[in-house]
Amino acid sequence: MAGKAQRLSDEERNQLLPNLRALGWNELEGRDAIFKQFHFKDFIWAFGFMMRVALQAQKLDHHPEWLNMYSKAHITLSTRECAGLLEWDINLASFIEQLAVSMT
Ligand SMILES: C[C@H](O)[C@H](O)[C@H]1CNC2=NC(N)=NC(=O)C2=N1
Repeated sequence: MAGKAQRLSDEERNQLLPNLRALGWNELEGRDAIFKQFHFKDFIWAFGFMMRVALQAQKLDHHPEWLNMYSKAHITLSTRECAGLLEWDINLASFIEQLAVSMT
């Protein structure tokens, strides 16, 4: 990852999180991370989605925590390095949203 790891400021949170909340991303309790469940037509759609997210994650050098069960993908975003939400998480969430819109 390029740049210095810095957690989002309160101001940035108040600006960015409501948008993500409106899209179905929720903050986890007891952990500074966001979470969303995606549901696809079947396994191959879910895995195709994950494959594309994986390529972008590698490009950004920022990786999701996720779980796949057949047609579902559950995704948690946080930055391990600083145990919290960073701009990188928001960027990855935006990419995931744009992709999911075209695949769900
Ligand atoms: C060495 C490498 O840059 C780090 O391990 C990166 C890779 N991807 C990462 N992804 C996430 N979500 N958090 C990190 O702290 C992180 N660190």
